[in-house]
Amino acid sequence: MADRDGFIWYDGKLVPWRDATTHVLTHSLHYGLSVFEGVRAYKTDEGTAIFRLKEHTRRLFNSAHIYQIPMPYDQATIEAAQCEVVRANNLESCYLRPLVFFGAEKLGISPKGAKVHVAIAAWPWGAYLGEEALAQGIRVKVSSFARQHVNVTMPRAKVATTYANSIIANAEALQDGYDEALLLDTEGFVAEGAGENVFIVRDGVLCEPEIASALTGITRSTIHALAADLGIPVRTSRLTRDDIYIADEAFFTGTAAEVTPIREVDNRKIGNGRRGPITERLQKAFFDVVQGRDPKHKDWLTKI
Ligand SMILES: Cc1[nH+]cc(COP(=O)(O)O)c(CN[C@@H](CCC(=O)O)C(=O)O)c1O
Repeated sequence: MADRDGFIWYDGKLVPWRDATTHVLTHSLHYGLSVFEGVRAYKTDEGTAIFRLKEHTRRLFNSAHIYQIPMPYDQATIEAAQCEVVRANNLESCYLRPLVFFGAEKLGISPKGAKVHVAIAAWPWGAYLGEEALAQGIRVKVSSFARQHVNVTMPRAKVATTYANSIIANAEALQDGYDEALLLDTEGFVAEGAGENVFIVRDGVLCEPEIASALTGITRSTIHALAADLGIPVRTSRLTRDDIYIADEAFFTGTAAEVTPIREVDNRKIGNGRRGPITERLQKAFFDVVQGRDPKHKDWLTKI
């Protein structure tokens, strides 16, 4: 990722990609406290547009607020910077990664005295779990690792420390021949994927787990709105792993994962073991929105 042409927005200005570096004694590198976002820009008939830019930027600021990281810029500046970095790299569609971190000015648990840096990179990133997965669905394993308790990492924050948990859960799933991990919370109820929220369909109703220990996904809230548009009822409740096993359909949502059907969990076929009809309707509605074909949700698109 480090050796490529292009530009990265770094502490207020565009710098050549290879020059966007930091010292090995960077505080966030040692202690894991940085906050970040995953955002996508899509090609539309009216040009490239960033999907739900305001919501993602607000969540970035919320994450910093929760972890008492003083932001050196305001939201408008960071929103404009995301548009600028897409333009500067001449990207028609891409994935953006805003990152806020403590620098190398000091080490020790307290970051007090370390400078807060902000970087925003953008690069082309296709289907997160593979193009085929979007149609065929993926195989998922319930992780032996639990999602952190809500008083361990703050679930409303997209904070780097959450992702050591995601990394070992995802690694375990891949090593065991699956495509992604599904994590339960500390009480054993379904939380979310390693990098996604999860939905199931049961008797025509779209069901999701209570969001408590999971990230409040923006794609998740998009699916809620699209389900309402399509007249699909939505129910939020505690879900057990075997609720997933006996579901008619299941899918992951996320900025990177978009809407990825789940065909199997723990070697149990979900429904007919393929992308279900309601999943397909929601997936199509999602791509219509992000690619600018749905006039009802144009407000979610920010032209760059
Ligand atoms: C743990 C987790 N839960 C839910 C979501 C879905 O949130 P949203 O993107 O707002 O719908 C994501 C996004 N995962 C990001 C990280 C992917 C990566 O590998 O890095 C993403 O999808 O960009 C998570 O990381």
